[in-house]
Amino acid sequence: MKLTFAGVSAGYTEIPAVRDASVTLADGSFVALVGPNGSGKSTLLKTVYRALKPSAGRVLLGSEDLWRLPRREVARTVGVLGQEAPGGHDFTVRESVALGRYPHHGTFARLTAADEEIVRDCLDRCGCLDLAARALSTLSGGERQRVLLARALAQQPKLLILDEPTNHLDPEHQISALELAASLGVTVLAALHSLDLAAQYADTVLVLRSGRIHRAGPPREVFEPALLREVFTVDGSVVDDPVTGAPRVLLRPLAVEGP
Ligand SMILES: Nc1ncnc2c1ncn2[C@@H]1O[C@H](COP(=O)(O)OP(=O)(O)OP(=O)(O)O)[C@@H](O)[C@H]1O
Repeated sequence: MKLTFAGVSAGYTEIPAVRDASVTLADGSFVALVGPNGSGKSTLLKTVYRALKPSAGRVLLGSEDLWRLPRREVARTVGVLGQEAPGGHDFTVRESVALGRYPHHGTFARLTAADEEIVRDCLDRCGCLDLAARALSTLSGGERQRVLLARALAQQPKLLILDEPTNHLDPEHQISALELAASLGVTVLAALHSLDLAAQYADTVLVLRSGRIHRAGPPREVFEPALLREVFTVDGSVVDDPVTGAPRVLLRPLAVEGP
């Protein structure tokens, strides 16, 4: 599913946290949204999963204005791993993941055997099968994050929005979560703090700075030393992974310029 931001501004006060964002994400692309703390990543994502209405501009799902589409149609199309827990903390893991099926049926419909199989498969792919009967409130941060991903996958979305999908995960699960997202073949928009993971998995990187899209392009081009210094206040460079050939980002403390 193609996603377009057309002059989008959004925020919480009269001063927008995101200003005049315009970019198109091609169908099937994996786009990493990066930027310093407070640069507007979560705010931009919220305009896609309808948690925050743009104060100006439009968000287009394909060619349709996402904010004019029926809520259920958006829920069927857009899968979200946000910062909030799905359902309540009283839900079991299986019930939380099953919530991902309801946009396809309605909240009060019984899940079919096919739905139950999709839920089981998503639990399995996210390494959550052995957690299925546990209450969500009893999980560790990383376990909970894997359940959130399983629920987003259970929606079988055409567009997957991931807000910091790896921040609680151990190295194995950071890699498996992003491998899984990349393998779906759907459009992925993921806010990531790790520039290294962004470089490895994204075909396009969007750099947000002070609420504006500062740069967009392939990781090798975007993560040049000058940008790393200017936007992230670190020294760094892109190298080729000797095993996979993927771009990797090495970061170092900013060297202090001599007098
Ligand atoms: N609910 C809110 N009410 C008021 N201001 C908010 C709210 N949420 C975020 N902001 C402000 O909006 C700006 C952008 O925040 P946002 O959460 O989009 O940044 P971010 O790039 O996702 O940051 P981080 O990397 O720290 O998660 C920040 O200045 C933040 O303080």
